[in-house]
Amino acid sequence: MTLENINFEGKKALIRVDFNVPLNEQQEVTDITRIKAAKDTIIHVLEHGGAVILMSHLGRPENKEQEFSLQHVVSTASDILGVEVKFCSECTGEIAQQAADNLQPGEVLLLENLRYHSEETAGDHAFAKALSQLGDVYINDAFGTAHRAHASTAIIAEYFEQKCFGKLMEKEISSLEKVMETPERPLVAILGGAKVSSKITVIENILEKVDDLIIAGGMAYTFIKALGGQVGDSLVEDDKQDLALEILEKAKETNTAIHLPVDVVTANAFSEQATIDKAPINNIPEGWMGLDIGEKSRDNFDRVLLGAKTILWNGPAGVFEMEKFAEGTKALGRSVAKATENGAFSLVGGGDSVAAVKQFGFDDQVSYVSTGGGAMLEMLEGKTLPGIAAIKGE
Ligand SMILES: Nc1ncnc2c1ncn2[C@@H]1O[C@H](COP(=O)(O)OP(=O)(O)O)[C@@H](O)[C@H]1O
Ligand SMILES: O=C(OP(=O)(O)O)[C@H](O)COP(=O)(O)O
Repeated sequence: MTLENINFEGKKALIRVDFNVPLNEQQEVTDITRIKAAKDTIIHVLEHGGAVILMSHLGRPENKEQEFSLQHVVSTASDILGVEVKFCSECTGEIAQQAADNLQPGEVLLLENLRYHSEETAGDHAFAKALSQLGDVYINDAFGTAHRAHASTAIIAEYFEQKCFGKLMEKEISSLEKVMETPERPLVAILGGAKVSSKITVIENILEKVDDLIIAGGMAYTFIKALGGQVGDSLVEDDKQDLALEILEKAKETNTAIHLPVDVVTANAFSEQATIDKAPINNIPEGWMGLDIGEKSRDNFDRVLLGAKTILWNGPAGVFEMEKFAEGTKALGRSVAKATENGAFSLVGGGDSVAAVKQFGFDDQVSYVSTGGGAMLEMLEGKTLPGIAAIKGE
């Protein structure tokens, strides 16, 4: 199931990568980690006489919005790979087939965002089959998306005799499996960010595995509102409030300490130009939203982290992309770095989390940086990820 066992001479390798990278308002790539991480696999195929067809998603488009076009990563990918990356405006159909057919050994083609087609996330078999017709060999190197049972990450493997993991997948799986099996305790997980509905369900399952859980970023407000707090216009998933309460109850049974922020930096708009203020997290006025954790919360989390022996961090503590709301994430980074210096093993994962630790210079002060956030958390649950199971034929 490794690249070494496949002869790529004259073959077209269809590689699922995770090029879901952060972009700024000008649609420029602001963190290249995930593209660099895919380089070894791509170069391996090219150096062994093959051609490469890359497929990925970018963001969560609903209606083929141009801001989610993979065209935006073409020039960055070309620079990183040192090879011109050709772009195809479709990922299936005649145009894509023709582009794939014309590809010569040593060439790289990137297909348009797979999620422009709802069949991708639906795990549609016909769509997976259509994708499979573009290449001779299937490689899954998209660790960041390995927890999704989508057409290009899982279903597609059925249509290939020759399939394997890429080098990034191999590295991530072996590094994370080692830590997840017998983590030194206390094990502290930090969960922040904005993907509330998809990650809140993970919390329920990791409670048995972790000793402390810090809930920060946009993830906290659903819990605070469920507890009766006033969160103003902060990010909340109303239909997840019951689940939030169930999680808090279950945490008592599993003896997991849940740490929520107590204070926040508030803003009157989701904007760098917003007026900012401070508030207790359960008393945010209407028209205001919490966009970062406050100083007391930073101190509380610091104390928890300094007692940890293993730390798993996914999701920033605030909207770190805007300077006004970056201090909480910086403080968390400082605490994790300090704990690591004191002997804890620390893992940071997720597209935006990695961008944050790199931006603030903590990436070489943590033990391991993973390209996957949700994927890393689901490995902690003890699950076999669909993207991994598909290659193994499980
Ligand atoms: N309080 C908040 N309100 C809204 N968005 C937030 C808040 N805190 C953090 N975020 C946003 O969460 C995003 C990252 O979330 P997520 O995708 O879950 O993380 P990762 O990519 O590391 O897995 C960032 O773009 C950040 O701006
Ligand atoms: O960025 C990703 O996950 P992450 O935010 O958990 O790191 C992956 O590209 C998966 O994206 P998705 O959560 O929209 O399926």
